[in-house]
Amino acid sequence: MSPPATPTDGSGLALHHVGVHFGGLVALDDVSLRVPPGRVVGVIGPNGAGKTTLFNVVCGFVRPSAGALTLDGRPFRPRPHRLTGLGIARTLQGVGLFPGLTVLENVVAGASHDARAGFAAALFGLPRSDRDERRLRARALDLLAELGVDRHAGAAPGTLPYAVRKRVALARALIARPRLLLLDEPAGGLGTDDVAELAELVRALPERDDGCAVLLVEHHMDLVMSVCDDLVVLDFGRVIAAGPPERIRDDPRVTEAYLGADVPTGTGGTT
Ligand SMILES: Nc1ncnc2c1ncn2[C@@H]1O[C@H](COP(=O)(O)OP(=O)(O)OP(=O)(O)O)[C@@H](O)[C@H]1O
Repeated sequence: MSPPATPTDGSGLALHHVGVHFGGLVALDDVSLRVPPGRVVGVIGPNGAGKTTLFNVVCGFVRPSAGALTLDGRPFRPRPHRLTGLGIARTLQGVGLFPGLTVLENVVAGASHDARAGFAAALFGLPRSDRDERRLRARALDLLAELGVDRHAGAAPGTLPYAVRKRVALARALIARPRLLLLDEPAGGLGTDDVAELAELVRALPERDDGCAVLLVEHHMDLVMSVCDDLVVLDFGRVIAAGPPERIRDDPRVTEAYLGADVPTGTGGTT
């Protein structure tokens, strides 16, 4: 299925002329980009280009010193603890699972905002809370199965290989049925085969029943080139190129920014 054409109605997430200063250091300068519904948008750039800062702006960890964000055309001031309620989920570098919970419990925990039972119902153990719990556990198991790791549902995360834990973290993000998924270096620490499988999973995200858009901040060129509909290239905090991967691949400004690193055709390496 081909991706939908980029809408022009302001839907999805947009950054408008965003700037971030850390004291005298300009980490982001006049950065604008859009993540329309159903698209996978990648942000790449050499070390120190501003990728993590951009991710942190969208998550609400860093407040921009200039510019604005919008969600479906409306002003959007991200706060980390309110993202899920707005239909935005994220995975962070590493995995960040709760070590004291099983895999299944970790995934259920990702849906905390979604339980229909109110606080009082949960507190007093009313039946509706049980129904919610069963519903969430069933959905968590479905997601683990979809990601090929359901046999680990009862395991403690610390006993599992890193690639499996990454999938569990992805399931935990997806259980809230986000319309936008933020992925921070999902390929970090994975081997070549795991990255290829991850690429298939990411590529399929917009096409699922609960399909979501994806903003992907990533070093791994093979992954971004194979999964993204659009790329935004940062260098010294500025957007130096933006467009579909095939255009970015041939853009001399991008090659120059990477100082001759094997950017476009790397065979599984990272920058
Ligand atoms: N909290 C901070 N305080 C001061 N400077 C910061 C802070 N966070 C980032 N920076 C600086 O902002 C610039 C952009 O950093 P950022 O981590 O966003 O880049 P990056 O593209 O993610 O780099 P990498 O690929 O190495 O992770 C760098 O010069 C960095 O040193």
